[in-house]
Amino acid sequence: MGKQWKEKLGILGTPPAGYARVAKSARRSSPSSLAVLVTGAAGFVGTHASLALKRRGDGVLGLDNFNRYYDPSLKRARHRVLERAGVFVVEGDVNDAALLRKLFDVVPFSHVLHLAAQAGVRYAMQNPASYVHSNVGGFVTLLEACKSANPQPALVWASSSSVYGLNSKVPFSEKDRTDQPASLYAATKKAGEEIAHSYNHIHGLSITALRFFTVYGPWGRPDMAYFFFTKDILKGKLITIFQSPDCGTVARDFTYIDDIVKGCLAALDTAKKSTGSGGKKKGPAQFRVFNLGNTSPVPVSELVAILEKLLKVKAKKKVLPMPANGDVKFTHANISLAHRDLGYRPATDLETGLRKFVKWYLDFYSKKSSW
Ligand SMILES: NC(=O)c1ccc[n+]([C@@H]2O[C@H](COP(=O)([O-])OP(=O)(O)OC[C@H]3O[C@@H](n4cnc5c(N)ncnc54)[C@H](O)[C@@H]3O)[C@@H](O)[C@H]2O)c1
Ligand SMILES: O=C(O)[C@H]1O[C@H](OP(=O)(O)OP(=O)(O)OC[C@H]2O[C@@H](n3ccc(=O)[nH]c3=O)[C@H](O)[C@@H]2O)[C@H](O)[C@@H](O)[C@@H]1O
Repeated sequence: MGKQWKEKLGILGTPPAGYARVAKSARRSSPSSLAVLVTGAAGFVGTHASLALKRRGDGVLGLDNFNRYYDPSLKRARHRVLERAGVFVVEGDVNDAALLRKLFDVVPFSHVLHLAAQAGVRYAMQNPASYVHSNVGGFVTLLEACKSANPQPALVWASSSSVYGLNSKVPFSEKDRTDQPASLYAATKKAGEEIAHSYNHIHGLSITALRFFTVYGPWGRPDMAYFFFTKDILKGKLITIFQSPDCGTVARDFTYIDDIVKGCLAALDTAKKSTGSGGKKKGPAQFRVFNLGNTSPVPVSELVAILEKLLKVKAKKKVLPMPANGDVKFTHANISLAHRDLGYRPATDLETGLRKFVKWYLDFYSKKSSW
């Protein structure tokens, strides 16, 4: 690798041994391939998306702060899978403007897939600052780095079905109201959409927001119901199924990770170039919002029944009124826009997806130490 690379990489604080790994990780297989910065790369969606990009020949450099929101050893295990696939993950925070500048100085990213965030709806009741830090401060810091980069990357980022909040018009379409967030988490995702629009308008950043709908699958998140229900059912622990105040069932448009990743890659591949490189905006830039869901909301009670069947264990369960914790009663995606513009076609039903998750779960936790 040239001296210039080493000088540049040196400022990254990456030890000499890391130089080759960063260069190899970011290298594209052809000039038409993408060079993608994946933030939140050690996360659930980030790991799957980074692997898919790398395997098809794109250059990928990851960034993650490996925070302790949930078991960091799971993030480290994902990281080892990424390293084996040739994806290097820089350990750092999206709020670190100096680090971001260095990354953009070292690698001329064509795209950014921004997945780093404080996820989780209910945790906002305990730690609101974490949502402001990562989902607002972190996003603005990243947008600042993108608008100053030359060339400016095209940005695809993860918003959330939660922005539909208390919307009762189903299925949810991108043009429906999103001004009634039911949680601070949802409010920070909505804020992200508005902030992104200002950077698109002023700086010519090409930006696509993807509203993911309750994503599940192997290497998933332990803070999500499908995951801890599985753990608790296997341990014979009581699980709580929330019921809405009107005693209706609570339902989610559960979306399998492979479908979400296809949606992310399609959004990256159809992203138009930003128009503000070099600080001078040359015309309006692309601004898009898409629902990525499964179009078939399933009651949580049905999720539990499928898990009992797959685990061959009867769950110990109780039904309680949904607490005022920021949860919404149901989500249901209209995906016709993503179908039209991204060719998005979710292909995995909940039972099939949960079967793959349970297989991974039993395998991973039976030999966790070896990961
Ligand atoms: N999984 C879902 O059901 C779902 C649904 C809708 C939206 N989303 C969004 O998709 C994205 C990815 O979610 P996920 O499910 O993979 O969650 P995740 O928590 O597994 O991944 C997020 C990753 O970002 C990292 N991170 C958090 N704050 C950071 C910061 N300030 N700097 C650097 N890294 C940071 C975390 O360590 C984590 O590895 C998030 O933006 C989330 O809000 C997820
Ligand atoms: O679609 C989204 O945008 C959101 O999807 C999930 O949020 P959520 O749908 O609440 O996912 P879970 O926390 O796994 O809850 C799933 C369902 O189980 C219910 N639940 C949860 C926990 C529990 O103990 N009992 C219970 O019935 C919830 O009310 C909800 O209806 C993710 O956690 C969020 O990061 C994401 O933004």
